[in-house]
Amino acid sequence: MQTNARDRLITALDVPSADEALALVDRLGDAVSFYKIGMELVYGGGGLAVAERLVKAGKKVFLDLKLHDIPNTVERATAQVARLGVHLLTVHGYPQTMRAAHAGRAGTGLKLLAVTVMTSYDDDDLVAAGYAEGVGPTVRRRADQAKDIGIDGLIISPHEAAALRAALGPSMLLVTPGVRPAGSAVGDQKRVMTPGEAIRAGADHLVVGRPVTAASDPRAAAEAIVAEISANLTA
Ligand SMILES: O=c1ccn([C@@H]2O[C@H](COP(=O)(O)O)[C@@H](O)[C@H]2O)c(=O)[nH]1
Repeated sequence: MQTNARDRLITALDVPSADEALALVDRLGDAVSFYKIGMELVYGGGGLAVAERLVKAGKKVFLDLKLHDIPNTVERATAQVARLGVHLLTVHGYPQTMRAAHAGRAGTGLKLLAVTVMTSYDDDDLVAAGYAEGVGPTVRRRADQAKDIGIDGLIISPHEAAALRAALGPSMLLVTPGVRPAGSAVGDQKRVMTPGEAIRAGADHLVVGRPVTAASDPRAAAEAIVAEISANLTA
């Protein structure tokens, strides 16, 4: 996976329409090379067409659909996503789901990311959802299972990045939402770090939405994050 500073920032295009997405992409220009398209834009209408358009324009695209269903449905849906030519797709980090997605993308260039524990969750949220182990052990269990199945990467918070990098080695892609430049509103995220901290912890890609998309100058906000990434990359 590409590792220059600009390609390490994945900007979440969390807007409700294709028109707004394309206007934002236009505004961001060459400051952003990698976009994430998620549920809001897909369900709002036009998200998949925007994804294909961005791919044709030479941008990298991460489709954040967080697939989770019976194996037959996940396998067939993953095969359809692979036809779009996007680079990354999320599935939930359950073994049955990950195995099905792995089969569905066979023979394609699509890379799969397993969602371990959402970055809006802390230990109490996991207990409330019926998982008593807490964030650290749950992330680790799902990460190990993902690696065994042949999944390419993980959605984790920056807090888990250093331990997982040490445990899983350099080839597992570590992609971290829950990134906030110093002074930015944390909002509904619970396990957050700054861009520099996340990079130093070993993240390959940082997913950033509102700190860019809600900024008065989104391009300047993206450029500042890329500069912070660059300053924290080791040679
Ligand atoms: O655990 C997860 C998985 C996905 N996300 C997605 O990342 C972005 C983060 O947006 P911000 O505005 O920077 O909070 C958003 O699209 C989420 O759906 C995540 O945050 N955590």
